[in-house]
Amino acid sequence: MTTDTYDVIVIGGGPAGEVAAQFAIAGSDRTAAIIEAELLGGECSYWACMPSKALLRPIEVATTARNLDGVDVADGIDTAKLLARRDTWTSNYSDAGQRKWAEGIDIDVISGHGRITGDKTVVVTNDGTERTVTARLAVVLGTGSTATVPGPYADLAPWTSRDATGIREVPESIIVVGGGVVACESATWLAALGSTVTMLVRGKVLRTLDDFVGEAVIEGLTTAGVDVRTGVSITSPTRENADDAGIGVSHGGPVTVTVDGEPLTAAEILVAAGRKPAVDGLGLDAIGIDDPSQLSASKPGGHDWLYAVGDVSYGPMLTHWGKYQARLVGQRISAAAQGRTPPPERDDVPVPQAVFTDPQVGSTGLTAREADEKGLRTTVVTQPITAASGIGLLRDDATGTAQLVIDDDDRTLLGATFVGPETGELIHAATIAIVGKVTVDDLWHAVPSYPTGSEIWLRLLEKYFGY
Ligand SMILES: Cc1cc2nc3c(=O)[nH]c(=O)nc-3n(C[C@H](O)[C@H](O)[C@H](O)COP(=O)(O)OP(=O)(O)OC[C@H]3O[C@@H](n4cnc5c(N)ncnc54)[C@H](O)[C@@H]3O)c2cc1C
Ligand SMILES: NC(=O)c1ccc[n+]([C@@H]2O[C@H](COP(=O)([O-])OP(=O)(O)OC[C@H]3O[C@@H](n4cnc5c(N)ncnc54)[C@H](O)[C@@H]3O)[C@@H](O)[C@H]2O)c1
Repeated sequence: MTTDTYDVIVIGGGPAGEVAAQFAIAGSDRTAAIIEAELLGGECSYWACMPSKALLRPIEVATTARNLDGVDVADGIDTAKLLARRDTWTSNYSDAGQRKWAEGIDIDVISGHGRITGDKTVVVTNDGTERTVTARLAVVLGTGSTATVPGPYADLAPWTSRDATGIREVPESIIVVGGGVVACESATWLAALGSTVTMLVRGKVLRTLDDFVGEAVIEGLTTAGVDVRTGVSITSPTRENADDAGIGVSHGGPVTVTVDGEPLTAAEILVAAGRKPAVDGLGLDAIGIDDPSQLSASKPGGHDWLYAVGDVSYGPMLTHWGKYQARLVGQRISAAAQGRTPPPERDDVPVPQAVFTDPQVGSTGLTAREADEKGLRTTVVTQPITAASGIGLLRDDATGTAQLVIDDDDRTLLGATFVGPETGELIHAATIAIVGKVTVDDLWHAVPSYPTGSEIWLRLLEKYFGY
């Protein structure tokens, strides 16, 4: 029998929504339902993090092997096997496993599109039928985000990130518009799959990080055969027979754009121009929220029963960040239900990110530029990433830079950025140091094992202390 009232209703079953539901009812007899319009697990599981990293890891290993004396690699990438690996990691685009997980922890999954119609009230539409569900305690929005396709590209049926991660037919050539993470990571696997890739970036590559990061990633992409053009003006995109024929297949005839006055033609175009919170059709106006960016605040629109987690909350669009928000929201809901104070929260938590390009990028906390813009007194220490022999041992062509941003006043770490092989794995140590407010004087006594990549910490601290 279906229940139409739950303690907690979550709209959107991506990683953030799932975790919010889980934490809101954990260890209790409270009830929860997740309303999901597509596949439980969200963008991350089927069209974003999982497929992209499933594609990138074998490419990284093949490139590493080609650059390791003692290994003989004849063929690099097997396209069919690589795409099959992607399909395995996306569970062949089936959410049966995720639904089983939800069932196992007593969360109901309601298929359909959720729309708020009043206080704690949601109407779910599915195949023309409507069902009203109400929440006793809370409604959590976890509807994620959708790719932005700027006006000039809208009529071209361009590829977006779903096509890039869900690639089935490798275009002979492709124009990638954008210089963010989606553009850089997608260009990496598109080139490895044999496409001729031209990246058109109107500003800088990975512009939110310090400049040395984008410069290193451009060098890596160029080595991989990608033509990266920065600071360009892109106008007049046109395409014959534009037709969105499905995810990851050709969307029509050749595409031509004008780049700084010169025409450029390719078989396909990928628009990777950012993402926007998925608020359309969510019914926010029904509860007096005219400006959806209010979802970044606690008690959006003054409603103490309403929460937003993940990409829809107008914050960093990263799975781990959305899941962190969701754990906190779940704890808050749980505490309110039991009439107790929720565990303490913090507003100074650094946002880490790993970019799976070649070279990889790991960053957390403040960049040097951000610290400067905040007017903080800092010391910025850099070292070549290969100053740690453990990194040099990973591959013969290892290059990159490590940087710490240190607060001159309290001698704690404000931020760290590591560029180089497998640096995504190095960054959590920096996150721990920032969250723990560990001083550089204490870090000096954190001895890294020899010869691991973590010795980069020692090289940076030696430089800081003048050795
Ligand atoms: C190509 C790509 C690669 C990425 N790689 C990484 C990575 O490596 N690491 C990382 O941390 N982040 C990565 N991201 C970002 C990451 O995918 C998002 O931050 C994450 O998916 C956000 O999770 P979410 O739960 O907020 O939303 P989503 O994962 O977008 O899920 C939202 C869910 O809500 C559903 N929904 C929306 N509206 C409604 C409605 N009205 N009713 C019912 N259901 C609804 C959707 O169908 C969807 O299932 C990547 C993004 C892209 C595009
Ligand atoms: N490894 C990871 O953690 C990972 C991987 C992929 C995506 N993500 C997340 O997904 C989100 C979306 O990524 P993204 O790369 O799409 O967005 P982004 O905002 O990082 O980059 C967008 C890029 O498009 C360009 N752009 C915007 N409008 C344009 C226009 N009209 N014409 C030409 N260029 C234009 C911008 O200058 C920028 O270079 C980000 O928040 C990112 O962190 C994370």
